Order: sequence, then C-alpha cells, then structure tokens
Amino acid sequence: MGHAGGLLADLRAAQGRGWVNQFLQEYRLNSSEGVALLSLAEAFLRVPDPETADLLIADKLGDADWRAHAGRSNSRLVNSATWGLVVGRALVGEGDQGPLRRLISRAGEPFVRQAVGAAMKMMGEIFVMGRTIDEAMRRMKKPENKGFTASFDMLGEAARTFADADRYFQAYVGAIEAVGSDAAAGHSVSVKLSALHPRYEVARRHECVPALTEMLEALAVQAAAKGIALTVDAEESERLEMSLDIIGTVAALPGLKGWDGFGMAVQAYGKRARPVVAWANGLDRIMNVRLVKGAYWDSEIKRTQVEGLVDYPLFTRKAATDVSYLAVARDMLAAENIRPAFASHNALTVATILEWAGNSRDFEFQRLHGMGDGLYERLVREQGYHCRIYAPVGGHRDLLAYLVRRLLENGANSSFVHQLAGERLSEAEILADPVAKIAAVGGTRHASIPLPRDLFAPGHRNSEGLDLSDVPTLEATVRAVNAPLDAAPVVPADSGAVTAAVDRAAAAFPAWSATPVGERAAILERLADLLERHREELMAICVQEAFKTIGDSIGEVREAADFCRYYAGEGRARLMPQELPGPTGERNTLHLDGRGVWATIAPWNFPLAIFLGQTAAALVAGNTVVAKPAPQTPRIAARAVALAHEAGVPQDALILVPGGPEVGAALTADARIAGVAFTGSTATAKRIARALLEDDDRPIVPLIAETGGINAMIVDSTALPEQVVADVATSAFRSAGQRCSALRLLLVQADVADTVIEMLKGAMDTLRLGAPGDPATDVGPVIDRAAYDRLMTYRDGTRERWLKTVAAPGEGLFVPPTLIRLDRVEDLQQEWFGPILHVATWDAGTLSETIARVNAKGYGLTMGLHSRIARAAEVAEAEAAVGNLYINRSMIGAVVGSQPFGGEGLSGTGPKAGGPHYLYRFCTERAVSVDTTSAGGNATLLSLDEGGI
Ligand SMILES: NC(=O)c1ccc[n+]([C@@H]2O[C@H](COP(=O)([O-])OP(=O)(O)OC[C@H]3O[C@@H](n4cnc5c(N)ncnc54)[C@H](O)[C@@H]3O)[C@@H](O)[C@H]2O)c1
Ligand SMILES: N[C@@H](CCC=O)C(=O)O
Repeated sequence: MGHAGGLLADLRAAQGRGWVNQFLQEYRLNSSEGVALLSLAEAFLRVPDPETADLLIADKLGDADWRAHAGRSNSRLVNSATWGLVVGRALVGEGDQGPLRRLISRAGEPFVRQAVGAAMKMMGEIFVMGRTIDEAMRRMKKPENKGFTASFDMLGEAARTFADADRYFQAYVGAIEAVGSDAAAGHSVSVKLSALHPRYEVARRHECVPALTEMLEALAVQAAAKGIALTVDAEESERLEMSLDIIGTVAALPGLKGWDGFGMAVQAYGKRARPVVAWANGLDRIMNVRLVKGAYWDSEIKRTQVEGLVDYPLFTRKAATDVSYLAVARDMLAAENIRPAFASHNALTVATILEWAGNSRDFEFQRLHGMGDGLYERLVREQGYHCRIYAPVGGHRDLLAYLVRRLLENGANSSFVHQLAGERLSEAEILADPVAKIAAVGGTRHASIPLPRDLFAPGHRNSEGLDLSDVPTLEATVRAVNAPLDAAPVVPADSGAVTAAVDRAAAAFPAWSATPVGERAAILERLADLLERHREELMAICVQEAFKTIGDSIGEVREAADFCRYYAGEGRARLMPQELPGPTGERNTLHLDGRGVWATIAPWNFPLAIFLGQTAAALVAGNTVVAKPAPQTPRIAARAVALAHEAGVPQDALILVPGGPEVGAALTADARIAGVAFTGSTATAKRIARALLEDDDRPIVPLIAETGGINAMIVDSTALPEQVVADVATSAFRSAGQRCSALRLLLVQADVADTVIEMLKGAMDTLRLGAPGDPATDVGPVIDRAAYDRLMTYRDGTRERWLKTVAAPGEGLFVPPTLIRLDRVEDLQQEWFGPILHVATWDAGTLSETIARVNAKGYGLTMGLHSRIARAAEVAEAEAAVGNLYINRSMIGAVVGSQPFGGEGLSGTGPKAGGPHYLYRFCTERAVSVDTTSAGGNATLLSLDEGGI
C-alpha cells in the first residue's frame, strides 16, 4: 500500500531526529538494556533511602552492557545519559578493582545516584508531558508540537483510598480550569474513572456507579462551561458495563445538551468493541469516540485464566486486534453521531483510515506523547488533518512507574513503533495485512494462550469459574446462595458409630484397593463434574453454614473440583506398578497400594475443599476413608460425601462421621486406622500425633498434618505502595483473616513505613463488613462465638497499639479488621485466626536478619515479599523457611497443581496438598522380585538377538 509506505518512511526518518527518539533508538524497549532501564525507571524515583537505591541500581544495571552504547548516539544528551549508566554500572557492578570504579568512587557514592537520577529524568520527560498542567501546556507550545492539539490526563495508579480519589478529582478540576483558560487552543482533558473511586467494582456498583456519575457530571459540566472536550478513558472489560452506565447517564443530562465535547475511549482488543460503538452512536448526542488498541491486555488475559472463565473477553492475537480496529474504525466513519478519534501509531492502520475517509477531515488521529513522531507531522502540517497528542501529566515519581508498567505490560516488543526499531523487518513485513495474517491461522486463538479450562492440559481440566462482573450472572448467584437450605440437620456420631464406621471401612478396603487405579480416578473425575453441576447449592451451604463470602465460596467449589481432577491424574500417572532395573533373569516391580482405612479430619475454614482434597487423595491411592468434618460445618461435608457416593465411591469406602474433638479423638484412637490426614491447628495436630503413639502394640502410621502459621510479608522501599496495599488487604482481611495462609505480620522497611501504613489505613476504610451472601461484602462474620470472643479479647487488650480499626455492624459476629503496631518482630507469638494484622518495621540492609527473625518463630507456612530487587527475591527464596513464598503478589489462594500448599516446622509435616508428592504418603510401597529362571533357563537371555552378526 503506497500511502502506508510513505507514512512508514516518514515515521522511520523521524526516529533519528530529536533526543527523545534517539534515546528510544539507542535503548530499544525490546533490548535487555531497554527493559533494564524501564524497570529501573519504574521504581527508582520512589526509593527514598540511598542504601536501597544502590541495591536497585546494582540489580537493574548490573547485567546490561552499557558501555556498548557509550558515545554511539548522535545526541549529546543521550550520550551523557548513557555515561550516567556506564558510571552507575561501574560503581555497582565491577567490584572494588574496576579502574572506572576506582576513578569514580573518588567522586563519592551520591554521584552515581545523581547520574542515574539524570537518566531517569530524561525518561520522565519522554513519557510525561509535564509535571503540572501548566508545564504540559507550555510544552505543547514548542515547535515540535506545532499543529497538534493535546488531551491531557492526570494519569496514575487507580485510587486505593478515598483520599487518593479526591486528590485525582481535584487534579481533573484543576486541569479543566487550566485547559479551559485557553479553550481556543483546542486541547482537551481525559479522565480515568478508576482513579476517582477506590472500589470501582461490579460488586460495589450500587455505591460506586452513582458516586462516579456525580463526579463525572461535575467534570463534564465544568468542561462544557469552559468550552473544552472531556473524554472518559477506557477501563478493563470487567468494568465496561458500569462505565457505559455512567457515560450514558452523563451523556443524557439535559444541562449538557448542545455541548459536543463529551467522549469516551473504546478498546479494539475487546470483543465487544463494535457493539459499544453502535451503543455510543445511538446516544441522543454527538459523542467523541477515541478508538485505541487496548490498555490492559496482559492483565485481562491473566484475570480470565485465574477466574476460570469460559473464554477471553478480548482477542488473543495482536493481528486480530488490528483487524478489529479496522472493523470498528469503518463503523465509526459511517456513524452519524460519532466524531472519530483514531489513536494509533501503526502506519498501515493510518493509511487504511485515510483511504476510507476519502476527502473528509471530519475526524482526528491521536498518538501518545513520546511515540510515533513523524507519522502525523506531514498529515497535520501539510494536508489539514487533525492529530491530538495523548499527554500524561503528573509528577515523574508517580507517573513514570505507571506508564512504564503499562508499556512493559502491553507487549512493547510487538507494538508497531518498536517493531520499526528492529532493522530486520522489511517494509512488506511491517505492513502485512492483518486480515491475511488472521486468515492464515484460520481465525484461531493464539496457541500459547489456551482457554482457561485447558490451562493445565494435558494434565487435569481446570475448574470452571463464574463471571461475577456480568450483572445477570451475579444477580442469579446472589439469589441462589441466599435461598433457604434444606433444613435436615446432620446428627453427630457417637463413639459406637465411629467404631462401626471403621468396621465397615475396613471390610470395604480389599475390594476398593483392588479396584484399578484408573477406575478410582474416573470416579473422582465424575465427582468433580458433580461438584460443578451442584455448584450453586454447594456455594449456598458455604455461605450459610461457614459464612464464606460469595467469592470465597466459588473458590471453595473450584478448589474441591481441582483437587479431585488433579489427584485423579496424579493417580493414573504415579500409582501404576513400575518395572525396576536389575540383573537378567529377574523381574522387579514396585507397587504403590492403599494402606487400609484412613481418617481424614478437616477444619471449618475450607469445609469442602480441604475436607474433600484429603479424602480424594486417600481414596485414589486405594484406601477407604472415615472422614470427620469440623463440627461447625457438617452439612457441606455431608453433601460432598453424598455426591462422592453418587459418583461411584462405594458407600463403605467413604463414611462420614460428623462431630467434634471427641469424635476425632475416638477415630484416631482406633488401632485399625492406617493413616491420618489432618488439617487444623498445631495444638490439635500434636494431640493427634501423641494419640497415634499411645498404644505400644499399634503400628506406627503416617500422619499428614497441615497446621497454622505466623505469616509475614516483607516490604522494601522499591515496592509500589498501591500494589502492596492491595495485596496486604487481600492477604490479611479476605475470608475475615480465617485462612491459615493469611498475613499476620506486615514488616515494612522503616523508610517507607509511614507512606505504606497511611495508604493501608485508607484502604481499610474502603472495606465493607456485612452478610456473606451480599456480593459487596469484603469481610463477613467469624465462624462462631468462641472464635469471636477469643479474637475480641485479644484485640481489646491491644487497644493502645491500634493504628487503625474500622466500624463493624452492631449485630453479628463481626471482628473489625484491625491494624496493630508492634515494636519488634518477636512480639507476635501466636497465630490470631481472624482479621487482625500486626505491623512492624525493619531497617534497610537487614533483609536476611529480618527473614531469620521470622524463621525463628518456628512456623513455616507462607511468607510474602514485595520488592523490585531481584536479589532480594533470591535471598528470600534461599532463606525463608516456609512452604509457600509469594513474591510481589498476595499470599493467599494457592492453586492446585500450581502452588502445592503446606508448611514446615510448626506449620505442618508435608507433603504438600495439590502437589506431585502428596499421593505417595497415602500409599504403602511393595517391591516384588521374581526369579524368572527358577524353573531353569533364562528365556530372555537365550533369545537375545545377535545384533546382525
Ligand atoms: N495448613 C493448612 O493447610 C491449614 C488449612 C486450614 C486451616 N488450618 C489451620 O486450622 C486452624 C483452624 O481450624 P480449626 O479451628 O478447625 O482447627 P482445630 O484444630 O480446632 O480443628 C481441626 C479439626 O480437628 C478436629 N479435632 C479437634 N481436636 C481433635 C482431637 N483431639 N483429635 C482429633 N481431631 C480433633 C476438629 O473437630 C476439627 O475437625 C488454624 O490454626 C489454621 O491455621 C491449616
Ligand atoms: N490453601 C489456602 C489456605 C488453606 C488454609 O486455610 C490458601 O492458599 O489460601
């Protein structure tokens, strides 16, 4: 396509002009140096302490070859930045003996941070139009922006607190005021709704949609009065319908009639892009629609997988998004009420639109500040087309982190501008028709992005999730989980019933253990299917019996199904007889068989998943099982056992014995029990261990005990506070803190403690305590009065050290989430199984010591680390004595087959649930050796082929 070729040539030529382009040329974002620089830029400016700043520099600059770039660029500015990096590398990476280091070190350590700081400042200027709206507007007046207009956005992280949201709102008000003071310049403002409310979530739609509508209305009225345009930025697809509700309401406001400045962004990577544009065209007004390729591609792909949704709401191939973009663009050009804005740096896309638009100039292009120089200059300055620069405004410290992450997340390597930098690609390759590319692969999904269902293929099938961002699905789920339960009570067993159960299970053992493992596995897979078929009923029991929130109840059913399918697969793969090597004339076989009757004893906090997980593993290994649920949650267990029987587990191969500690004690005291799989408190585990050893005549049987922990998260000053706070709130308060994995002890580097704690306090204000069956609830009641009294007594006794607590409903067993200051790591000595979080600080440079102090508690379940320094992650990996270490993420929600779960020390015996070594512990190993020559003659040896001689 000729037009595209011309644009491409302009674009290519422009890449060599100006220091910004030269910087990008020198440090291509798909080179290791480019990525190192971006990673450094993401974190460096927020690190207040020199010690950590040096570690970060060493970490990011250490491996890259900066000298290769020295003096190579035509730009002096770029070369001086490069020297900063060379110097930085020398100081942190060459050891004491490097000549450069010796030379530079005379200038003192601060010099290196200044040099790197200067390089970061350059990067800030590349990505950020101005630190304030005035600075940004001044920059727009510079010759390089001549003829272009701007859409300014006070971009940044999504708000985590109401205070953040208020700050962003005021920034938008200020921007509209400033831009409106020179309305004739034609600039506009973009707003991001997720910056204006800390809980912009479908589950909280009754609260956030009206609040956001009100804020957007205020901004729109202000913009209309100033005569400037206002565009609502795109959000993730899970928020699309809420965004449309808000935009639709504001668009229809009578007071805004006649103002043609209102607009919205549409993401072409979303499969709903065309209907959204049709919707916008149907509003009774002119809408400015900015078509973008899409801003959250990788996080949306991941969310879909994590939540086990049926399919992706977005395209999995870049070329498919390009095709979608063109299809939507054509709709927009034909639409009556839409003023199109095509945001693209792709020469082919631009050329196609130019061709389709014919002589019209009644639309605009848009490009990002810092990208796509050269593509539009001629069109704007010589041919009368319009182009707007999307211009982020804000302090480099906050904004650079955000923009760099977006850039890294959105496949910098595959974006058009960065492809250009790769000299290997010819014009024909760069301008290849995306429709042809998609046709060539038959329109199929990307092979490396399987459907969530197939995530573990060829292993087990992933469990099905529920898309609660879909309002009809959410509402149906809410109705189902709150429907009254069938009231039949589950009668506790007495000691006679326990003995009878073991009698029956022992009698059933020979037949069940002789059932081929493949058949036992197939029964578990049928059980998984049944669990999913009865999902709503099971979720209702979780909500009403265990007070689990809706989200946790989905997780519960999914994990139970995953355990069944995973252990089924593991059974087939690992429990078949194995032929072993040996001398000729001998056959050696290893058999993994069931041991007999297992007792499985479960806690109330995972009354389906853990109850069934332990049981399924014992069953597939050929054991029969007497299963004891927690006394608080017998119903869900009874339903699970009934479904297991329906799936084909013989009645006597799995027997439920409901009841409390006395039933558990009677069960473990029965000398016929061949093994115990227990999950619960450390104290109970020890009691069971002692009971199993009490009778000297009894065989020593295996005990798998999964217990509690004092779980810590360590945060250094390179971590992003917004991410930390989100992960802390999830880890400490989700499930009302009633997960063994939950965060109990937050350890923040002293230099950033005030900032992180302040934000955390704000985030705690956004928590909603309420009924578990209400989707808006974050924290439900705790399990029972005894737990409530225990937690409240402890909490009341720490009142003078509270940093924050939140209000709880007057009625019900609600323990208010509370943040408690500790002076020392050692001050927390036991697990408090509820929404109570302790916080202490640690000093820069003492990561190893801090980990050692946590280890010294003797527990070893989960630990979290938030740091941008890879070396810190290596230290944690090597030194944290825990079963599950989580880096830069929350520390709950282990997934079967991905994060085998379980601790060490006081936290458990292992092997880990949902991991490849679990089943073996349920088996007895028998080696059989047969002398195949005992009757005379070694047939194998005698019939050997002579190998052709
Ligand atoms: N590591 C893990 O995977 C994991 C998972 C969930 C819960 N937990 C831990 O479980 C605890 C909370 O659960 P809980 O309150 O139900 O624990 P718990 O120890 O009180 O009870 C667990 C189970 O053991 C039974 N039991 C109690 N005394 C017994 C005895 N003497 N003999 C045999 N059985 C007996 C109970 O009836 C219940 O079924 C927390 O400490 C938590 O950290 C650990
Ligand atoms: N496996 C669960 C915790 C189980 C204990 O309560 C998690 O990873 O959050």
